[in-house]
Amino acid sequence: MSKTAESVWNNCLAFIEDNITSQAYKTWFEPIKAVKLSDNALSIQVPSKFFYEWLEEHYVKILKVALTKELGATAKLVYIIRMENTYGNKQPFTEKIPSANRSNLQSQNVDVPLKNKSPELKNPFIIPGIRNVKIESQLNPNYNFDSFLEGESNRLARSAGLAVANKPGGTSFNPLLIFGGVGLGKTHLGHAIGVDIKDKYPEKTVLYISAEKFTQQYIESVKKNNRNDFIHFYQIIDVLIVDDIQLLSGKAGTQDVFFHIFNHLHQNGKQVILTSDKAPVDMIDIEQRLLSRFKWGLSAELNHPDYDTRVAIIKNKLYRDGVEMPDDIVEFLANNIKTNIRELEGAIISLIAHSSFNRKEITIELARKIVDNYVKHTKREVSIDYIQKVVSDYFQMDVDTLQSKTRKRHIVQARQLAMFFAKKFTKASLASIGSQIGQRDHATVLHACKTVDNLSSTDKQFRKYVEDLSKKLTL
Ligand SMILES: Nc1ncnc2c1ncn2[C@@H]1O[C@H](COP(=O)(O)OP(=O)(O)OP(=O)(O)O)[C@@H](O)[C@H]1O
Repeated sequence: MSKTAESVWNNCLAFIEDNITSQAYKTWFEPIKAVKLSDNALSIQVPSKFFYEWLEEHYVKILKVALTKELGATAKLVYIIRMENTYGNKQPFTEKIPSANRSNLQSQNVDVPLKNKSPELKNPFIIPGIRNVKIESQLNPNYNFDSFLEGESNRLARSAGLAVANKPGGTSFNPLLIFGGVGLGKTHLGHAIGVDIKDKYPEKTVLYISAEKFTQQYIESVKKNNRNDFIHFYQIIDVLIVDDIQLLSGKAGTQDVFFHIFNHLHQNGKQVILTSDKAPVDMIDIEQRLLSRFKWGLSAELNHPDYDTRVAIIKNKLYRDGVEMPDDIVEFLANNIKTNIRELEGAIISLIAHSSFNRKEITIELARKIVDNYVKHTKREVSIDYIQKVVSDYFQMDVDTLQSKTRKRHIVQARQLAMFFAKKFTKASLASIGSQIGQRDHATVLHACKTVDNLSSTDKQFRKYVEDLSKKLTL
């Protein structure tokens, strides 16, 4: 019997159903229709671009195995995306995309001197001792400058990133340290710089690595007794991008090895790009000599995006996903999710998913429901204003009194407690806490935190204040 699109797809489905959870199967595979089989390519129709991206991200492997079983090694999968235009009376339209069409950055060939012999570090940490190794840059090509929208909140960091990408190692922004709160685009920008450098200077060896992975690799190298290979590997990189560098905090061995690598790269005109959720002045348990190196180049902050930037980010995401949404819903999202771009994107994805699975229009009610989930989450990160309000209420004073310049003991203590909790419960820098709590400088905030620490271990009544307020703030 000759194969049809349907028979091939049914066999694939049987295989997939056996290998994933029934919920996932129901959600992601039942809505798919097999449409065509020609030249060993099976075309399947999926309900939306979001759906397609989800399949490609999570199920491409199993799809590949299933299809290869059915059609052999030359099997191809083509997605046909049915765009649901929920607004206006436009006809649905379709778009064809071959599987795994996302461009991947090429491997980079690097000549490594035949100096070290032990081939222990795996790709991307390959094997000094073998000539011409391939180093995967680990860059995500979707995180590029085009998709990183510019706004007041990121202008300095973005421009510095572009300058570095134009002339890696050749500007005074070395290292370039990008810092800012959760979900504000540090990782995206780090990748964008790397991607742009690979475009402009394909011969340069670029490596993106998280500080966590760097630490694991280092520990592994110590265990396997090839620390020198590890260092040597990093010293051949032209552009090193280390994400979440604050995670080196308290890890003396890793800091030491990073210090040597950093110095070598810097001295040889190689570019280092670091990201962190804190400004250097707020990093704790990082050695002074390393901190002072972080401050050598430029520290550029990513702030919370303003309203216009949030709207632009939402519209851009919708455009890329091929989805339309009325302006009042876009504005509603931008007005309600303000402090974390990842959450903003999450809300958009949930909205699209809801409307695409349930074949429902995206309405303001649906948006409100979804935003509630996100805003609940964001509430966990309390604001400095909220902390000041809770502390002032607790001590029965108003916020202006708490912020005032008075030296009266109980007011000073209330102010110090507000600073202490702002440090504890927010990601704001000491400087920013100081400026929001009565225009004080960062040294005053630091002093306040230490005083609260000391008093809570020596003064019972004061400890009670700390405990009560802690409870109130974490409710
Ligand atoms: N300016 C921007 N334009 C478009 N998208 C953005 C922008 N900034 C951030 N994003 C998107 O927001 C999401 C979160 O960004 P990213 O992961 O880079 O944040 P982060 O600061 O590294 O977060 P974390 O602190 O959790 O490591 C990503 O999907 C990113 O593409």
